[in-house]
Amino acid sequence: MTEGAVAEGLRADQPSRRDATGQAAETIITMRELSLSFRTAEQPVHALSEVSLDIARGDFVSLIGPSGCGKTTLLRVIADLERASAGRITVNGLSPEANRLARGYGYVFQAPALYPWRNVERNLQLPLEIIGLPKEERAARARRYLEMVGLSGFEKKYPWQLSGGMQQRVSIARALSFEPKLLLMDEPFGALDEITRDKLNVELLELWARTGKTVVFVTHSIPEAVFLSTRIVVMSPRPGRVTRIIDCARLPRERNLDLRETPEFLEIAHEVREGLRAGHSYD
Ligand SMILES: Nc1ncnc2c1ncn2[C@@H]1O[C@H](COP(=O)(O)OP(=O)(O)OP(=O)(O)O)[C@@H](O)[C@H]1O
Repeated sequence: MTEGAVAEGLRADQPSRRDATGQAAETIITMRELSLSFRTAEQPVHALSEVSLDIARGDFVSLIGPSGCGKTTLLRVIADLERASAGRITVNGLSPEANRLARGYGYVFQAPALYPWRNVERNLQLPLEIIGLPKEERAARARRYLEMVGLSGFEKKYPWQLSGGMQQRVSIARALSFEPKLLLMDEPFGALDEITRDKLNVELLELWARTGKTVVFVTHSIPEAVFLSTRIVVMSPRPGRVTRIIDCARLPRERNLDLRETPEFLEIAHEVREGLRAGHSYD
């Protein structure tokens, strides 16, 4: 990548984003020169280096980069599960800690992390119990969000009675049940077979369109990133830096799997691949 292209990709004051109605969308995550080093018994591990990024309301942003480049770490910084060593970040206009305490996000992990001794609805209700929601409200939310992920009728099943894809749908419903504006998803479909993954990609896009959530999504898969995203953030090998931000506005907002055969899709996939390659040349 040329220096100019790098500078363009890294520009922090990216042009204002537009929502589906063409209005300038509000920025809900702002990061400026975020760096993070993990202290270890040996050398410190420099996981992130000077990451600057704005994410607008309603965006679907994928973080893509080689294994160990800091994608999960960046997601965890947004979630206040890690603290940056330097730089600034606000989420929903708050510090990550204040946003976490205000339950400002839902988090979906790579593994569904369901309790085997609780049935589906009781798994979904557990965090709602912890935050003290009344029983009727918990039941209503469990019903609403299980329906949203296509699992009505499975309330009484136990996790081991469900396929991997269904378990992951339960964990998405659980993240939604807090009713956050922001959904953080760490390779939620990475462990699933390709057919199930395709299906869940389509379902996730429908859910995103219906709910207007802002999504930050970690993936290793170029086709998955292109299919889902409004923007793709390409990261370099460790320490993770943003090497390119690719806008997917060329693709329609309503998407089906046939899109993957179109020249526009293949062109963006090529740009992502080039971005990943350029990141490596920094080593
Ligand atoms: N708690 C920790 N202590 C020390 N090093 C850590 C810690 N957490 C992560 N790391 C290191 O920081 C780097 C970034 O890790 P991270 O999990 O964010 O990468 P990633 O891009 O999400 O990787 P993958 O795609 O393989 O999941 C890695 O080298 C990892 O080993």
